[in-house]
Amino acid sequence: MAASAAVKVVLLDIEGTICPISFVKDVLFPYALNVLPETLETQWDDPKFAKYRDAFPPEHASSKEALASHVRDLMAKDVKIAYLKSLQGYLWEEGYASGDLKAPLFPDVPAKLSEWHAKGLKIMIYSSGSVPAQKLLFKHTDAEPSDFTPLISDWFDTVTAGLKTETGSYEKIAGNHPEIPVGEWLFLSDNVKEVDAAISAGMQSIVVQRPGNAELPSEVRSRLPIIETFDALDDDLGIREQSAGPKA
Ligand SMILES: CSCCC(=O)C(=O)COP(=O)(O)O
Ligand SMILES: [Mg+2]
Repeated sequence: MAASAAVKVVLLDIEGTICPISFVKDVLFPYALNVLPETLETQWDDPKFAKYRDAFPPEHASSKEALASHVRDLMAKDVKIAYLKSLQGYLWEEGYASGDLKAPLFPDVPAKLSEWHAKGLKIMIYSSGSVPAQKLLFKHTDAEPSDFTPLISDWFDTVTAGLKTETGSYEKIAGNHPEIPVGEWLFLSDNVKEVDAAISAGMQSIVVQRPGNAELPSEVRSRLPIIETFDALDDDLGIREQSAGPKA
């Protein structure tokens, strides 16, 4: 296999890659649902809330009850639609500000972010969570110091880049930084369809299999590189010799 180009950008997924899926499903989602009724009661006509409300299809934004019911339904199904993701980010703001919400990073993540940044690599984020929600999460982590936003060069979500399972989204992201050839990007994600899309766009990409993630089908193990921790990456951001799977 031909050697991969040196990596200049590490593009990171969030849920299931840098923090557990359970933080999103069992902490962030319930928090949003918990503060939703009071937010609807007290802020329905407040311009700072109305912009999130009005982004929903009119039939779901016609009343507080209709909106609450639709939001509950979408979250139960984990629908990653932009207007829900924007509202979630807004509902989490106070939780992060008060300290009730802190993002638990996998243990290898804080040191790797600092190491990559110190080496001059660019770190960028691409998540289905809205860019404001991404920034909240990286600003309020359980690490010490907790704020990683100064290490992040750029942020992408489904509004700015498109769906994460589509090749064109990765082409668009790389096109935002034309000074860096697409082959020098490394995308790390727990989602195989996202990894396939990034590879189709010409990026290097590795599946990240973390505790709490769904088991990977065996066909994935035979065709894609997989790591369980960022510590499995060598200085060139290929996979260290002892780790299983083909090199990225
Ligand atoms: C950054 S907001 C919290 C995570 C979230 O809502 C989400 O949908 C994460 O999806 P990802 O694309 O990071 O797997
Ligand atoms: Mg993910």
